[in-house]
Amino acid sequence: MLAVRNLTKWYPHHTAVDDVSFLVQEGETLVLLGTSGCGKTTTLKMINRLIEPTSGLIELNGTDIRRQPAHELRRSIGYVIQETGLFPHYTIAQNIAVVPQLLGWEAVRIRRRTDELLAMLHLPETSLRQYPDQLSGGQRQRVGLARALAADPPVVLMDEPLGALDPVTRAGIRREFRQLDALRRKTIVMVTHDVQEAFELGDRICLMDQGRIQQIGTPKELLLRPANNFVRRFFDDQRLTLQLQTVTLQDLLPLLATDDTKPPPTHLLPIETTLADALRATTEGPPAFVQSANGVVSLSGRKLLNAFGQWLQQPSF
Ligand SMILES: Nc1ncnc2c1ncn2[C@@H]1O[C@H](COP(=O)(O)OP(=O)(O)OP(=O)(O)O)[C@@H](O)[C@H]1O
Repeated sequence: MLAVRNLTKWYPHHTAVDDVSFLVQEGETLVLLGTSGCGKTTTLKMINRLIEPTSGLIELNGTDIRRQPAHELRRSIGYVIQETGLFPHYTIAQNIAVVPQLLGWEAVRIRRRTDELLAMLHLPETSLRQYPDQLSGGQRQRVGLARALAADPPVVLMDEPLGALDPVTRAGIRREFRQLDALRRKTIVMVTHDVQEAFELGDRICLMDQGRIQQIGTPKELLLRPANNFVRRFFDDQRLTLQLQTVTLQDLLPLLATDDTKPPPTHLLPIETTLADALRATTEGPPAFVQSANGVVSLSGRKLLNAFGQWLQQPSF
């Protein structure tokens, strides 16, 4: 577990991070979200000691991170940044091998791990002999992630990892990242200013403004129970899209009538399907259903939107 306690960073005439505290559990992704200059990157860089805090404490599995030399700490924490930080004069294979080599791994082990990472991140074998500028932006970003994961660190920090990519590539890689088992097991702190990205990748979001945490919670909590006006306004532009991505069939189930039909099991949508995905399923595929405690519910766009309308009227909302 990663514990950040009362972290503060002062620069002359300016407080970049102001009394920030949070916990990140093993296997959890916490997204630091906020407008430019709110202190996200400074917070992240204090976790791997690229920046030293003015005050406060960071503990990794109960141990103060300052008890270890900074360069050793950094070998146990993966770090992915926007411009990938790949060494331009190293081949892709050499770039991926940087940390394993520092850790003294044998060549055979490095090779085996590199092959695993290539397969996992859908990178061609031929890329190993290429240099970063010979790859596409999306491929470079995958190599950046491969390098961060090479020595299988328990903690990974990501600073705008997809920031340099176009929106389509970005959405595709985001989907891939979400499905990677290797990432699901990691404790991840990710910086972004992209609300969509935060909602898709974050188990919890820490929304910051002017160095301070405005709210920390699940995407649903921030959207539906904003702690203050700043949080409410922050999501205003994209509120409907975010609601469609956040509300699940489970939320709507009490508002959907069951029917007598028995669907083939292949057409059953999991209960945690988001409203956006369920709507897509009703327009693109064969008739879709969901199982409730009382029976089976057939889904149509109109039925889903009606239930959503009622759900928004609920007092708890
Ligand atoms: N070395 C420094 N000296 C003085 N002020 C700094 C320094 N580094 C950062 N700051 C200031 O601290 C504040 C927080 O910076 P930080 O880079 O953490 O913001 P951010 O939320 O990551 O922004 P962005 O999304 O634009 O990268 C900003 O106002 C920035 O100007």
